[in-house]
Amino acid sequence: MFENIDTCLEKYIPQEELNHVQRILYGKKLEELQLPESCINNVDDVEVKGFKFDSLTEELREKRIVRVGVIQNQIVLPTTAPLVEQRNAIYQKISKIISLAAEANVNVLCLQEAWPMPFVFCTREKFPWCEFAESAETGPTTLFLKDICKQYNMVIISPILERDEQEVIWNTAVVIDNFGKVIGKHRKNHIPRVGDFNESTYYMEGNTGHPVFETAFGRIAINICYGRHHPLNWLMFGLNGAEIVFNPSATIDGLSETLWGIEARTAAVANSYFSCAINRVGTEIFPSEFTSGDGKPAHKNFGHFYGSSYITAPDGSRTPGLSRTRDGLLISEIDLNLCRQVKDHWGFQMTRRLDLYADSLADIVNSK
Ligand SMILES: NC(=O)NCCC(=O)O
Repeated sequence: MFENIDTCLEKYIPQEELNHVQRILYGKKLEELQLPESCINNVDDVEVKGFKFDSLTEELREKRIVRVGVIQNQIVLPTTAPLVEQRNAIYQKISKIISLAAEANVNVLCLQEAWPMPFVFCTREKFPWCEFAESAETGPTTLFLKDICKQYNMVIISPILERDEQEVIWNTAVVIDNFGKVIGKHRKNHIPRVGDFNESTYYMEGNTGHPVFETAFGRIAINICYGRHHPLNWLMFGLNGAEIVFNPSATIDGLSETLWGIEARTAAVANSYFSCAINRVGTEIFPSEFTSGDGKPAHKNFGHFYGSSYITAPDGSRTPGLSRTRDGLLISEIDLNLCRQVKDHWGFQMTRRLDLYADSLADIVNSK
């Protein structure tokens, strides 16, 4: 299987031309982070990469250096295994990858969308899959992560399928701070109705707006998966003060791979914040056949989740992507001051004429 666009470019383009290609495609060259050997060559064969984004040294503000991490992973057991075993096996795998992140001094870490479960929404079957839905505050996944956050002094964003006290189901990212306290949650605003992503069968449109969470390591927000196709969603997190926006996702090659490198990256540029795009990896096969409503034969295989997680800075420079096929941990050392530096340079926040668009949008919305 095709492994990765970056390794392909490196393999075939001579160094001098490669420098130009990378400069034009990816922006400013990033320094590689020196990570512990035990982290890079880990026993679990997790791909670990780290990069450092450059920033100016200011006279009146100290740098605000933070290490951000994102994890992409395959599920562990077949989707036919007992649910609790499936979930525990994922917990076990992720706890090992989080310990690698801790070795690399990661401060804020985000996991992929619906990370403790297979991506079941293609099936349209309620049972047994709705059983994976759990409380954001007291469910097993949050309890599992709280201790880890405390142990490693790490903020973790945990995207889960949430079941609230009224038994309403949501697609939610839970934010747990570095003391192990749940400081809030965000529920996915935009629900896909495309291909096999039949997600409205399972959970409701989010009702949390565009929250930004103040943490010890910066102001963070989460734009869950399909929300990345909606520029206004990205915009609102920026207007509310986000310095880093995570985009935990689950998407497949036949559908979105050409858009993947563009959307989170342009959001970082347009809104002068860091964006972190995370996609799951692997091919998930389900016990019952399902159709895509496109006349093609019924199938049990959702397609290939192509990983390729990457991080972009507000100046548009970006890391290479993680592999399309392997579990991975991508780390970036960033200076949050870069957000303001880019705003001062480009002036997008002063030239964007929100008033003009607010009136036009109101006219369109009200003309129904
Ligand atoms: N999980 C999810 O929202 N997937 C939708 C597919 C896409 O947006 O690429």
